[in-house]
Amino acid sequence: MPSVAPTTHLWLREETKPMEHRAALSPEVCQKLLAHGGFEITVEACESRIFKDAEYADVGCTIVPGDSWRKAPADAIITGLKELPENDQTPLPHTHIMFAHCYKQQGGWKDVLSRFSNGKGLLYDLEFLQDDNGRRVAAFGFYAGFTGAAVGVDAWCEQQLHPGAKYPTVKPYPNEDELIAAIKAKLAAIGKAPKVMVMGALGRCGSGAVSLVRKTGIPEENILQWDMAETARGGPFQEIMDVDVFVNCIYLSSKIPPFITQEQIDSDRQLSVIVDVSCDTTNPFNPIPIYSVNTTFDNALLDIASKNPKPLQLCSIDHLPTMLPRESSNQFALDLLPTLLQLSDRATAPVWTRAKKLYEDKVASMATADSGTTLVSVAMRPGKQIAQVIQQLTEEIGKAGNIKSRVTRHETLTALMSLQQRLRQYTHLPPNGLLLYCGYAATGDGRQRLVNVSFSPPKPVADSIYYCASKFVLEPLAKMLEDDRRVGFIIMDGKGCLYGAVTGNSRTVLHSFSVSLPKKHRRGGQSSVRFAHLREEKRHNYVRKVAEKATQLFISNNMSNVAGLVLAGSADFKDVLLKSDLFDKRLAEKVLQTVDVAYGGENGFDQAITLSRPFIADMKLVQERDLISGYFDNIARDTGKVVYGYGDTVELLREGAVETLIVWGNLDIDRCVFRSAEGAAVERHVAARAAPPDCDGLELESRGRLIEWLLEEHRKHGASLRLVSDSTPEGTQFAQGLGGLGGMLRWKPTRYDAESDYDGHCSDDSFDL
Ligand SMILES: NC(=O)c1ccc[n+]([C@@H]2O[C@H](COP(=O)([O-])OP(=O)(O)OC[C@H]3O[C@@H](n4cnc5c(N)ncnc54)[C@H](O)[C@@H]3O)[C@@H](O)[C@H]2O)c1
Ligand SMILES: N[C@@H](CCCCN[C@@H](CCC(=O)O)C(=O)O)C(=O)O
Repeated sequence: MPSVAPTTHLWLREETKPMEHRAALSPEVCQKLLAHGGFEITVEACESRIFKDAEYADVGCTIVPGDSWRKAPADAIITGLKELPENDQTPLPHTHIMFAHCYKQQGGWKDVLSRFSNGKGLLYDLEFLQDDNGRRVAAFGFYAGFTGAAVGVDAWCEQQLHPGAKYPTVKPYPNEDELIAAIKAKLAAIGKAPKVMVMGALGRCGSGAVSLVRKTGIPEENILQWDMAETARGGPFQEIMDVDVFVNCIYLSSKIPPFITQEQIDSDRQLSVIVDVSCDTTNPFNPIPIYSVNTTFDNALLDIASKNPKPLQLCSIDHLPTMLPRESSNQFALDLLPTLLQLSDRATAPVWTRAKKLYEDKVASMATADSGTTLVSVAMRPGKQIAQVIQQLTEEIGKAGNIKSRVTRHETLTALMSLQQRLRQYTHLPPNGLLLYCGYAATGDGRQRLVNVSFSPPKPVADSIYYCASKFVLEPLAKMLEDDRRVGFIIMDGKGCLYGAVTGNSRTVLHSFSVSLPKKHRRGGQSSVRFAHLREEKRHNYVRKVAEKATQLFISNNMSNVAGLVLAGSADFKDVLLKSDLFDKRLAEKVLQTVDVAYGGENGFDQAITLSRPFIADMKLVQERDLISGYFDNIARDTGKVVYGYGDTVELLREGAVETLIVWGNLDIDRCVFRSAEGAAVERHVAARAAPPDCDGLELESRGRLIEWLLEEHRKHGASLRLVSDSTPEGTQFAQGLGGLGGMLRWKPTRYDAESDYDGHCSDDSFDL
């Protein structure tokens, strides 16, 4: 019987990176593969792809819904270009062909790689599919350099034509002629040409960049082409400062001295635009160590902080060729075709076996690679000199260069430099001093994120500190947030005793125990005197136990550790305790009041807090309860001057209607922003770590914690923000019943009926931003 060759099943997945329009397989290449035989091709429907679904269907591909690759048959080879959907750490059981950017210890590399190994899948990384001479079989480099240089020259033109204006969103072009014509027109309007340096000019990206610059008519004498020979002496290079536009296109494979330093940027320079096509943003050896994020097509330029007032803008878009999606995809897919045709022999074809071996080596390297994290904390007390701390950070940067582990060194350097950059933005130290925190911190979903925050705290910073450790040093902050007072509570009734404490906005149960005391009435057979004696003895022992435990809990270092004490109970026990000699005198002196409560245990504790209001009204916990009670009271009275639900609260905040924004401190909700084809933004809210919601097929543009956004946003709309805990019954009801977000309003909105649209779940309200 003739043997039937097994079919290779390619599954072209939908690209989910915002504004990605390219495809790893073009319809033309699919047609060729199918005509060759031995291939089956499934294509996920995708609106943003430059090739229409119908073009694939017409050549014989099967069209399936987008994002369905997870359920693809086990033998399907999932093919794509850019990263898989974010916020997903699920194991990957399939074989994938893609650019994964996780073989050079880029930020989060282990998270990416371990998804494949955990799922027993396999990664064939497109960047490392090489022929027998070590040359890549397919690459986007030429178009990356071409489009990157286009952004660079165009940004320079915009700086001349509209100084200080925001650089417009970069749109894809139907073909390169239109792109060149657009730039030529701007250059003609300016009447002079910039000086451009292309670094790595002999490579794919470099030659693309040089080609673009020439095609725009910039004269040859304005184009500096550098490669290995010119940089052999080691950076930094003053020559870069002397051009207008610097386009970096090198392939970074080992440690090299930086091309550019902050000191140069602060000094006299011609340079006003950098395009880092290489985009080794999170690589430990990034030779342009003055930024730490990738930019995007709608926010293409980053303003680089500099003491020199001349602007310096940097582009670090990591999928530039999508600006010319048709040309770049067609060329890439055709280059890849001969290698794809060898897929049926991938167990022996060298190009595939090498890629598999590399993947296995990289997976094995995860076990020994350093994973130390470096988090930098700086506290500056009032009066501290900013320049002095910047100098100290410069010294630390020098020392960090000697850290042995590449990853730790890179993370430390990034944190220190980002902090320096942040500090330079302050012209003077705020009256209470400053707290600064920076470093790659775990986000809780198995990933890492560069945290870079600075703020002036509500009370003066007590001591200046500098710490570089595996944790942020939060003590200075925690101390400030701590209420200076701690009030103790003893809730005692005939069934048992509970000890609690209220500090700041926290209410803590310290200890509790139950007791079984004889009732007052006489039990059968016992003499009444003996019974009374027994009963008294048991009550006495109970009071003794309560008193002893109180000493243990509320006396430390021979003195009371509470600012006041409240004795509460449903019977006369509390009074007995107060008068008893057994009760420590140092504690008796601290008793603020005794209160009658209807219950024992935690309910009694809550009631005691309420009844002690005159004594503890200034404590955060009480203020928090009052705030939330007032909020609920407004709901009960239907005043219309409150709002709840994520969508409504955010919308009314934007309108300036929210006077007090109430946010539960543990609000675990993400804010997803989608972009419509017309450019309008639509916002949705989902539980953190949940899959992104479907927003009528719109592209997800960004996702982040709602609370982080609110902490910044409320200021713009004149709202005061109150962070509340769930440590009171009211707080629990607010967090669990109303989702933890709401607001007190300045006026009653006409078109909202706050009660009618709340459904107790994450709101999926959407609106134009
Ligand atoms: N941003 C994007 O959209 C995008 C797209 C494609 C590629 N890239 C990145 O661009 C980089 C280059 O890719 P490529 O395909 O052009 O590589 P390539 O190997 O074709 O070219 C790299 C060039 O850099 C030169 N070079 C290396 N080290 C140098 C140094 N220290 N000084 C001067 N020149 C040096 C090499 O000699 C070579 O000519 C890669 O890191 C790639 O990931 C980015
Ligand atoms: N140099 C960086 C990656 C930069 C982003 C490259 N993206 C390119 C990849 C294409 C190519 O290399 O041919 C893209 O076009 O999206 C790293 O190595 O981590």
